[in-house]
Amino acid sequence: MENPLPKSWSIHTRPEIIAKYEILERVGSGAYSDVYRARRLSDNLIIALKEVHDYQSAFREIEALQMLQNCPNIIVLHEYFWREDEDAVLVLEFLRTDLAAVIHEAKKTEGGIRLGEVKRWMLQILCGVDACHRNMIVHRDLKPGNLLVSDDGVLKLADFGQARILMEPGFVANNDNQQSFEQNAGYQENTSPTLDSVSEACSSPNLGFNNQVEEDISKEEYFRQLVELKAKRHATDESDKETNINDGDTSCLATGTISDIEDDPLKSSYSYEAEEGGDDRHGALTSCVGTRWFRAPELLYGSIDYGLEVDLWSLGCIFSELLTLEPLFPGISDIDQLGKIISVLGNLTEEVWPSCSKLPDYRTISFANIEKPTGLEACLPDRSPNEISLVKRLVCYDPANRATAMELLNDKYFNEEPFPLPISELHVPLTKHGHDEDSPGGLNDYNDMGSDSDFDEFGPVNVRTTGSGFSLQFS
Ligand SMILES: Nc1ncnc2c1ncn2[C@@H]1O[C@H](COP(=O)(O)OP(=O)(O)OP(=O)(O)O)[C@@H](O)[C@H]1O
Repeated sequence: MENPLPKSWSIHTRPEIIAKYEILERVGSGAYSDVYRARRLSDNLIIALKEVHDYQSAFREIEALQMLQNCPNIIVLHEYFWREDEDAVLVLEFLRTDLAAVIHEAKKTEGGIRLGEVKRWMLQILCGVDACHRNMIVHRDLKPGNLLVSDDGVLKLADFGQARILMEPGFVANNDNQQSFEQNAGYQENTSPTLDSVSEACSSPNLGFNNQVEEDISKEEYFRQLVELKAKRHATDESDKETNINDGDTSCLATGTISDIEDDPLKSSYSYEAEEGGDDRHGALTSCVGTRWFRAPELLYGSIDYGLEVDLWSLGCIFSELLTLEPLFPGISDIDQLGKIISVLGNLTEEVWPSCSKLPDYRTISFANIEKPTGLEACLPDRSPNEISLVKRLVCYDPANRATAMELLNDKYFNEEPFPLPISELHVPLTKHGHDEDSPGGLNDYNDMGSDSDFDEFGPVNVRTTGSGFSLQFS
């Protein structure tokens, strides 16, 4: 069947790429990239060529993947090409399908995903997330479609285009030989070095951990080191703001992205000033990351000072979806997303989340009082108390209360019957969600979830102007 996707030709004309790879077909495209299946001429290995059209996204993905290459649950980056004035091309291992396809396929099967399979998928995700977090890398776009799956059932975290390293590499003890990506990779020198040429510098496990140590350290030690590193990060941020990688994105208002605002029928009713959390603040993070259904409440409320915990929220949403085969919070806009979360978890107050009132958009947007939140139990009918409790430890308002990936890896849930199935017994779909003819939504199920333009969805809304701009009250 002819590939319905329009063709981008630039990669086909790059001599340094076609000298080494035969491009077979385009397999997908995202907000910033086109991805091709290709064959490495030297040994016939099938790989993926990811042509990234955005400088920052490519930079982030390469930098994060270089730090994570020792983890079996992170996509392998074989090499990359980067020349001035041209898109970066990442050479990645090719993984045919993803967890979205696993969930989609399970919907057609009586009984859904067997519990032993759910546990094995979760353990693999947790290993990948734990590796990221040990390296202080926040992925920021965890969702089933970004969890790629090999034919033999190995799951790998992919799409690090939104990832952010929450500290500068090189300032941790035992990491002396790790210099910055720019220095090592010849990033500014118009070269396209192979990973081999930089791997020496990046191979020493980061944060001073190595695999052996990873296995041995206790949870307390893990937290102690994380806390220490966070403190160092803050100290570094203060003393050397210039060294931070700036997000360069536009912060989104809690009620929607910038494009949402453009479409907003109420636009004339309020003023929007983007200076808070704008893109020129050194080291500030943007709240406008991640796919809405998996986006943590601190992001929806415009936080620009969040941490690794945003991934833990997404993880909870993914775990819930593996259990129920339905998205936990399928918001059709950012406001609806928050509304759905609040109707389940209850009102957002200082009691449940100390200092939540300091979130940038906390006072800008408010919801009618929820007398009786439905609770996560109602979203997880027929699930065991253990499963509900695990989801609750991730999907909770206060980021400080969210369980770490390492804590969950050690949870007894994964060590009791039914035991996690071996990887070889996982059911791996033959087709990818979105390439499956039966799928009405296809890729768009996760990638295009509508905009905020239709406020009618939420019933009456009161717009008030305030000293700082405006406030929206939804009832
Ligand atoms: N290594 C790979 N092997 C096979 N398919 C891949 C690989 N990497 C990405 N893809 C597919 O290519 C498409 C786009 O990839 P990806 O999500 O990484 O790009 P993106 O532009 O960062 O996307 P997004 O819009 O989700 O942020 C997806 O369908 C993905 O499954």
